[in-house]
Amino acid sequence: MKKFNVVIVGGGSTFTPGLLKGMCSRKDTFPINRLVMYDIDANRQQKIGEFAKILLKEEYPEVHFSYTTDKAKAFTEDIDFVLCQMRTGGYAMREKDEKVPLSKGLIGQETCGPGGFAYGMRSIGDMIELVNDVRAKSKDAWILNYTNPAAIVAVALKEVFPKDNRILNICDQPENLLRSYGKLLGVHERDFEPVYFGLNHFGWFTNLYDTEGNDLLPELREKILDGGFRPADAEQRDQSWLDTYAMVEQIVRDFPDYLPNTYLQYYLYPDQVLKKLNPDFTRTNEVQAGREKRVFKDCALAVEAGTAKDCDVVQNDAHGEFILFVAESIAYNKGNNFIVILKNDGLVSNLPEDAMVEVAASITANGPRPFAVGEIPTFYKGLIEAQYAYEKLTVEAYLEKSYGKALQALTLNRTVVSAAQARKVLDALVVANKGYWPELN
Ligand SMILES: NC(=O)c1ccc[n+]([C@@H]2O[C@H](COP(=O)([O-])OP(=O)(O)OC[C@H]3O[C@@H](n4cnc5c(N)ncnc54)[C@H](O)[C@@H]3O)[C@@H](O)[C@H]2O)c1
Ligand SMILES: O=P(O)(O)OC[C@H]1O[C@H](O[C@H]2[C@H](O)[C@@H](O)[C@@H](O)O[C@@H]2CO)[C@H](O)[C@@H](O)[C@@H]1O
Ligand SMILES: [Mn+2]
Repeated sequence: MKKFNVVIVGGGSTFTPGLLKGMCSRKDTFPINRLVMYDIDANRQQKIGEFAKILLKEEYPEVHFSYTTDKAKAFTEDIDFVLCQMRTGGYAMREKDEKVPLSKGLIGQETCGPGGFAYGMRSIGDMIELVNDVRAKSKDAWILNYTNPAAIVAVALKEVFPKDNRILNICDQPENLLRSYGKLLGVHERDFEPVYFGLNHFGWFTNLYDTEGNDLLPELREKILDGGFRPADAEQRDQSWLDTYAMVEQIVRDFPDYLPNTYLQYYLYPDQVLKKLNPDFTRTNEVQAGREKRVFKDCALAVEAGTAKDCDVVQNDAHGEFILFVAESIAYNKGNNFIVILKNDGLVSNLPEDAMVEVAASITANGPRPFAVGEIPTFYKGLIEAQYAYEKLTVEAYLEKSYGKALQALTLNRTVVSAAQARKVLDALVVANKGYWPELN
């Protein structure tokens, strides 16, 4: 059985321990030869890297492991998979993505609205650099990317590397939703055959078939309307995530056709959601006080104890497992079905060909073979077209260094709408992102 050479980009991520644990539990189905963790922050990565050494020694001693901040050591000739989860600017900039819009009375969120725009304008440059670094040595490596805002990163990478068919942008949210549906229905998530359409963090499930071909979505909708909606791993979630999942009931009541991605709350009810966001304590602060603190403390404790045996550093399994499921399906041409981000090319027949849509696909050694969705109703088409125009203009604003396009992008975003507000928040974000964004003219 072939063993794979894997690089994790963003080795110091709070999600890396989960990914490492996932690698250990999947060593029989996705065997790794060499694992390199790469990050630009030596300190952050060392803390996770030292934990990794102990974990791998105990659970996966055959892996050749190292961590580095040296690109030359990370990006070599024989990489099979690059698993990417970088955050340009770290939590310090995520906090600004949330707080700057809130200071203007707008939604402050990591991937949605002006915050997502700001994060996108930071991520694009680093992601282009990453692809160039990988491709300089490994032409055939698969680049599986979690880096957010995945919607904007996907549009940018398709624009800059149109012929590169080994870059696959993914999101764990549809997977988290499937696990949550599975819990409500008593069905394992892998036994669903979902039909899904939209953009990343902006999509809907239209059908949820079981192994016999029955559509369970109508039953699920009734369950959500009767008893509300919670994440599968509710006991491990912070309150803000529970509030987010709870909003699904309201969305389904208003728009019962399909089941929504939770991120739609920001676009459909911006005023209502805004009232719940605390400008003095945003999601970044909650993550820093929770997951970040816990992950780094637990890793340090394991290093101190010299064992990772009692370390339950991983909270949500879906994140680490999902990217490995996708890698495994590519590696062994399994053709398993996952929801991924792809160029539309007629999959949703009444959306632009070049949109990067999120749909179900059979994942093979030759890449995703997506399932066509067909025509979607006017309401969803209208929402998606405006959001896609926002994504495309964001990428154009970055590549052309255009203030005008940035202003157009933000004006089109449903969380902003007013051009005057768009200008105010853009000007504040330009200042907050100095050194990270290109200078806009
Ligand atoms: N697509 C999804 O569904 C999904 C799910 C969860 C997290 N994410 C994304 O994963 C990433 C990590 O999230 P996190 O909360 O753990 O953040 P984090 O800040 O803890 O980790 C990110 C790491 O990336 C490093 N980094 C920054 N720029 C880099 C670069 N140019 N090259 C290499 N490393 C770099 C940082 O130093 C940091 O250690 C973020 O982009 C986040 O949005 C995506
Ligand atoms: O606010 P965060 O940092 O906890 O999460 C932001 C990400 O949220 C989605 O992903 C998962 C996340 O990976 C998981 O650990 C848990 O928190 O649930 C989240 C949603 O179910 C989202 O898909 C990512 O794009 C975000 O970065
Ligand atoms: Mn996501």
